[in-house]
Amino acid sequence: MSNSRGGAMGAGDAVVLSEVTAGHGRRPVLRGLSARLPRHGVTAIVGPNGSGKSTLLGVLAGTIRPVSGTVELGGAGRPGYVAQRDAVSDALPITVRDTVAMGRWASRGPWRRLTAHDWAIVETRMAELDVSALAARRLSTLSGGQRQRVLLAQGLAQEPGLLLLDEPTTGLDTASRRHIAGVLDRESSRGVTIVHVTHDPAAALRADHCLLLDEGRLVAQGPPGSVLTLEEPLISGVASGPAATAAAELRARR
Ligand SMILES: Nc1ncnc2c1ncn2[C@@H]1O[C@H](COP(=O)(O)OP(=O)(O)OP(=O)(O)O)[C@@H](O)[C@H]1O
Repeated sequence: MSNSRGGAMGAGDAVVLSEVTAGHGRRPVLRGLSARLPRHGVTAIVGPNGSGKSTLLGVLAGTIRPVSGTVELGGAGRPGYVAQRDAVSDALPITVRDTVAMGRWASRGPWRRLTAHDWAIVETRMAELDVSALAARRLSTLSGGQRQRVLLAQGLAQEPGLLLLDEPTTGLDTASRRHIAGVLDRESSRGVTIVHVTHDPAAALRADHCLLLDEGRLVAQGPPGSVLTLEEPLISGVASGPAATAAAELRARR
């Protein structure tokens, strides 16, 4: 486990962040954050509410521009981004198929007609996420779990080398969580770099690498088993035990 200080990008890196300060408007959320995300496997981003996890995902997606510092992306091309399902408006009068097809706009541009190849990808991704039967339904009529699968199908329709997901399984039942975990495992084994924000310790433990944020700073990164022992005292505020001591030391060092 280490506190990365950034540095040159290596062959095993998907992303290298060096001293990144970024936020919303003038208010910085991430402060001098340096981290490395491995190219192979799954990275989980964990930390208390408001610690800056979604903001970090926005920086990786390119929707939030850092005030200072650098973000280097490896050769994975434009990242695919799957927002929290609550972040998608209910008011959009579009169908499931059109929602997934929006994933192809990233490579075609919104004004070009989609090709037969694009539509084949849309149908394949809907089938993989088991939403083909919902294709003609409006997004606003779906349950939370159905909507989450549609948004994941949209992210995968982009065929990204780097897939960013904000709490993809929050609020879902066990079957839906397993389904999504299985899809992500398969994409990872196909070589896609997966980065997801999660509050689910089981999902974080299944990852290959873990970043722990607190108050906009990187507290630790490394194997999930080690990193997660530091998360609990940060969340509960319980000041006892070795993990709490380690967390307190890390806080004091900043
Ligand atoms: N669009 C926004 N405009 C202004 N401030 C924002 C915006 N989005 C988030 N923030 C603020 O930035 C800080 C970090 O929020 P962020 O959503 O990145 O945290 P998080 O770790 O993902 O939290 P959670 O676990 O609750 O989802 C919070 O103080 C939040 O209020």
